[in-house]
Amino acid sequence: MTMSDGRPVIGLVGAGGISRAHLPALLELGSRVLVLRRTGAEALVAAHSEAPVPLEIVDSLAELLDRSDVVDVVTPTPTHLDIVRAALEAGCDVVCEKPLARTAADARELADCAAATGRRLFPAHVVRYFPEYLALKRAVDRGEAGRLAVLRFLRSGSFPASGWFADLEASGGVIMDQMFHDLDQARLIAGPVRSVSALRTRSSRDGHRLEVGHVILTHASGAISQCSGVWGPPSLTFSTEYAVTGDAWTLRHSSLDGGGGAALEDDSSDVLDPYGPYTAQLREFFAAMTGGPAPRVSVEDGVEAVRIAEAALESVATGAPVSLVPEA
Ligand SMILES: NC(=O)C1=CN([C@@H]2O[C@H](COP(=O)(O)OP(=O)(O)OC[C@H]3O[C@@H](n4cnc5c(N)ncnc54)[C@H](OP(=O)(O)O)[C@@H]3O)[C@@H](O)[C@H]2O)C=CC1
Ligand SMILES: O=C1CO[C@H](CO)[C@@H](O)[C@@H]1O
Repeated sequence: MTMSDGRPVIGLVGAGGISRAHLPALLELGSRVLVLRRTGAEALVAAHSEAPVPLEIVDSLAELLDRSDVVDVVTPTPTHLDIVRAALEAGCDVVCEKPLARTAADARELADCAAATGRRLFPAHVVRYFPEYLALKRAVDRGEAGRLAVLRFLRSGSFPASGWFADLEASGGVIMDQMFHDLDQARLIAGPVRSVSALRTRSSRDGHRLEVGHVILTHASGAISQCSGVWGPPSLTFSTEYAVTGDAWTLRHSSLDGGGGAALEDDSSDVLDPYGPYTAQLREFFAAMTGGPAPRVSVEDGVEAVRIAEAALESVATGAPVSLVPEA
């Protein structure tokens, strides 16, 4: 990185929904933030008129890549491949929203491109920074559940408004987009996945679409994970739940219980990060770029999570379980 004042110039590509969660941290971590001119860019910049560092809209991706040390890619999933590859080849380190790419082959290509260019690539798996999920990992690692047997995850919310999410080819639907977080959690908690079976239904009522996914993972350890996801009407409140059962105990959490939950008894300060999960993940990535410890999400985690989600989509299409060759 060629940095002024010890802090990088950051390029933000994408100015839609999730850019709003990234920008506060970028303004804290960068010496200047460049936003590519796209839908939402003017409003995003206007909302931060008191920014502590210069915040500027630029007209072309080429200019943004030329002037940035680090690029944060928060664009629709099928665009990640071309934008991330261009940023790496331009010599930038890159943060990329989940999923790293729409297909496992594309995710692999990006990991290989990062290695070939010698640049860092950080997949933003923000759920790993949410306190209830971090506390679950800690509790499992301490052995509180015992030997893991069944892991259940549920995630529900309204159908995302931005049009590309409804296009199954573009987003991969609820499984690749929303359930991705829990597929990643299941692998993080219970280890490598050996086979994937999945169902998906799509319907509509009163003009509102409903998309439902259910994925069963068998882990190399013998544990089984069930992940369920719902995209429903605008009135469906976002909620998450898990229940992780081992031969000693069940660790549970439901966002509908108003926080807390069995695993959240861990209140160590890095579990309850005061900056919130989006800022916590970006701080961790930026610290790693300047010689700090490796972040908790590796590029291989990014590739593997896409591989599992893609296997689930294949299982939906064929109606049969899909075996995964062991992770490298
Ligand atoms: N971790 C999390 O909690 C979340 C993660 N996500 C992930 O973040 C990504 C973005 O989602 P979201 O913000 O909701 O999407 P939106 O549709 O809200 O915003 C997309 C933005 O990207 C721009 N864009 C689209 N195509 C390109 C392109 N080829 N080059 C440059 N800019 C482009 C759009 O502008 P224009 O309209 O002009 O094309 C728009 O500004 C997805 O991968 C999604 O899965 C999303 C929500 C939450
Ligand atoms: O966590 C999230 C909230 O929902 C969005 C729409 O499904 C996802 O893209 C995102 O990853």
